[in-house]
Amino acid sequence: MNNATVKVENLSRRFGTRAVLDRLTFEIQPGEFVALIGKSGSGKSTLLRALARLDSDVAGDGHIEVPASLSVLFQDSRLLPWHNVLSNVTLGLHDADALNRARQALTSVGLGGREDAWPNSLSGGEQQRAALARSLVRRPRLLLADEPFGALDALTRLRMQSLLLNLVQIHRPAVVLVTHDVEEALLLADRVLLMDDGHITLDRQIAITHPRRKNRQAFDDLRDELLAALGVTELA
Ligand SMILES: Nc1ncnc2c1ncn2[C@@H]1O[C@H](COP(=O)(O)OP(=O)(O)OP(=O)(O)O)[C@@H](O)[C@H]1O
Repeated sequence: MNNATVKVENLSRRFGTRAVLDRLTFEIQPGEFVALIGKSGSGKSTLLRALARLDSDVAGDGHIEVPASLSVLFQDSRLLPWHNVLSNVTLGLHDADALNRARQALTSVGLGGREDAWPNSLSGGEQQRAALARSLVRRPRLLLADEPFGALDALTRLRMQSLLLNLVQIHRPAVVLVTHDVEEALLLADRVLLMDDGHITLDRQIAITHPRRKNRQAFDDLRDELLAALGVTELA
């Protein structure tokens, strides 16, 4: 039996006459971490929005199956400023255990003790950590993330990447991470999909064991392969 977490078949999305997604077909397995890379305008965010069911206009004879339990992380945290951190994390949850889980999730992202803080008193990195806690407390089978660390400084970004990887290894959702950053994709993902003009032009398993390190042969070879596929040749 096929128990894929995500099934996409023949998915197209047009804006006017232009097909931004063009008959995409792929599956994502339970617990698989997929990075979606591609040039600006290649359709990554459009695909993520379709998977998140935020776009009802994907159509034609296309078909998408995603689990009901999915969470979405964006580049900005989208915390509600009039709720404190804890209440942002528990928002919409009604089960008896939600408060406990939220406190645990906040501790696991390093925000234990900050439950009563207001979002605008947190740094950008802290806000993203709260957003990550809010996503994971729902125990999603699918985590969709669109450049979640894109607005963070380099050091915070590294910390967030390792936090995300640790948490994902514990909770094991399937993940789709849209990123511009080939190295981020290679540090985190089991599989990289490369989009070009609405098509998936490369579907690459990344078999390097964790913890992964830049400047190791296997890592650098894959980075060069992906950069070449993106049409980037490195500066000498
Ligand atoms: N609502 C819309 N109306 C018209 N065109 C759109 C709309 N949303 C996206 N597009 C177009 O679809 C194409 C793909 O956009 P998308 O945001 O998916 O690209 P992307 O790969 O995520 O790009 P980036 O890396 O720059 O974020 C772009 O050319 C964009 O202009």
